[in-house]
Amino acid sequence: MMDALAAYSWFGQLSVVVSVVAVCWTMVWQNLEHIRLQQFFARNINRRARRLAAIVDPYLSLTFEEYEGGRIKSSDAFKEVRSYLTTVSTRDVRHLRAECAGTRDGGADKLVLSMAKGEEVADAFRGATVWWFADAVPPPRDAVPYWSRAERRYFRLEFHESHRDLVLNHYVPHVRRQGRAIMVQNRQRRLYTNIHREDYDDGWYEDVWTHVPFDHPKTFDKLAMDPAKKKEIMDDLDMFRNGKEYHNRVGKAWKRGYLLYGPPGTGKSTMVAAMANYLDYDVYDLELTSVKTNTELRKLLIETKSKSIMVFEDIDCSLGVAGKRRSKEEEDKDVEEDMADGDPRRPGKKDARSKVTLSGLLNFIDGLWSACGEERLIVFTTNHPEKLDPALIRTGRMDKWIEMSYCDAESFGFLARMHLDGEDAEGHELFGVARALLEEVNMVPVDVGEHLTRKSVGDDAGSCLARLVAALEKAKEEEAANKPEAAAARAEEDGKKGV
Ligand SMILES: Nc1ncnc2c1ncn2[C@@H]1O[C@H](COP(=O)(O)OP(=O)(O)OP(=O)(O)O)[C@@H](O)[C@H]1O
Ligand SMILES: [Mg+2]
Repeated sequence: MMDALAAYSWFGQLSVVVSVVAVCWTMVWQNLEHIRLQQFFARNINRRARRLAAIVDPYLSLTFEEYEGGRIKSSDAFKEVRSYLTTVSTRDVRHLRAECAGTRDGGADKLVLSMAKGEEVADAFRGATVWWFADAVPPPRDAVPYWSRAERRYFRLEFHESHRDLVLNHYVPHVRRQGRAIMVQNRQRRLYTNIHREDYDDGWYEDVWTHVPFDHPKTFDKLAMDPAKKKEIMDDLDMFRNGKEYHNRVGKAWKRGYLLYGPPGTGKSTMVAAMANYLDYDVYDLELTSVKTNTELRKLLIETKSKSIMVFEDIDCSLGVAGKRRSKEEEDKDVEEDMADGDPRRPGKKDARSKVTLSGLLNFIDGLWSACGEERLIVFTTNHPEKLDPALIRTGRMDKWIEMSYCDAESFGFLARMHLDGEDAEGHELFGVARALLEEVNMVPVDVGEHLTRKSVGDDAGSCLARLVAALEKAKEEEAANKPEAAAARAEEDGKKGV
């Protein structure tokens, strides 16, 4: 009994001592006037705690979240890691997650496999082993309507402390590079447009571009034009594609401007498709008349991705940019009106008239902002290059001019072989007649192609060529009738008749 009482009193005394020490420590801590001393204690305790933790658990982790900082769009790093892990995880993971990713060549959608939530996989890099974990957290409660209501996924990378430099400076960049390459391989190329979707215009919808899969079948080997000119263009595109080092060396933004000009139906738009297919790039078809302000134009530029062609079709018909530059006062007035419109993200809602100025467009193409992103072609198409402001088409903005012209003998041979495949079109007597007529008459490739297209099962090379010859003869007669000499002769004839 005495022992129990002694122990009880000893325990009581100990608790009193501990409490007094704790109270004193708290008082001292709270009353430490000298802030540096307080920081010194805090640092020391933290350091010791970290050292202790490193002994107990020497593994570090790095997290790649699907939506960084509450953004609506999923993060590039997350997507790259996910793609990279398809090469690692599918071997060893038991539970996979399947997502659709279109193939480049069209056809059925390809499934991209990644680790399902809760799965874990090991990877090796330069002798070090790292581990990837897939997990997810519920979406934020305050998610606005267009945020994804799905779980927010993340990948956690764990590695030994001794591999910190290797992982952060070499392994992670390697993973991102590889992931990007896989994404490029698997991606469905896209055709973007800036035509705005009114149904999403509630002020939250962030995408300024909408897109559809880009599946245009035209390639350079299906484009009728002078072979030397075609080769020159393809070489130029190759130089551009492989020009990263060159552009860095000379300090130029990695972009190039093409001006495609020629009469309607000579293949300007088709050339853009062939270029995109050749380079494996996305296409941004920018409808300038739908862009309300220079600010909106800049936003569109910022939202484009690398490895893309930005096309301005029929630039001579777009706004006032074809003519001369407008005065500074006029442009300033427009900008003031934009500000008065209120919403800078959807400017011009009240006024549908586009207020993009020539200087806005010039800056877009060759100003400071044009250097954001890389590997980008800018293409203008026009029927009237002479109408364009010289500033818009000077070198540096439009670096290469390509004339798309009427069908010549060579292009005709090419189109005949392509359209009348399987038949000896060149051996037909009308082939030479049509070729000779094309030397005299201007006809655009779209019309030549149309006449050479079989219209019924019974159509053969002869009937197609006969149709083309008839059309060429008719065009020749019309051309002759419209010549000034013919008009003068007609006027003289009419004068004699007293008409
Ligand atoms: N050089 C060509 N080679 C093969 N096909 C061509 C060529 N030019 C035109 N075509 C065919 O003609 C059609 C129209 O061509 P496209 O739309 O490219 O002409 P365009 O020059 O852009 O005309 P526009 O100035 O009216 O926009 C396309 O379907 C294309 O396949
Ligand atoms: Mg066109």
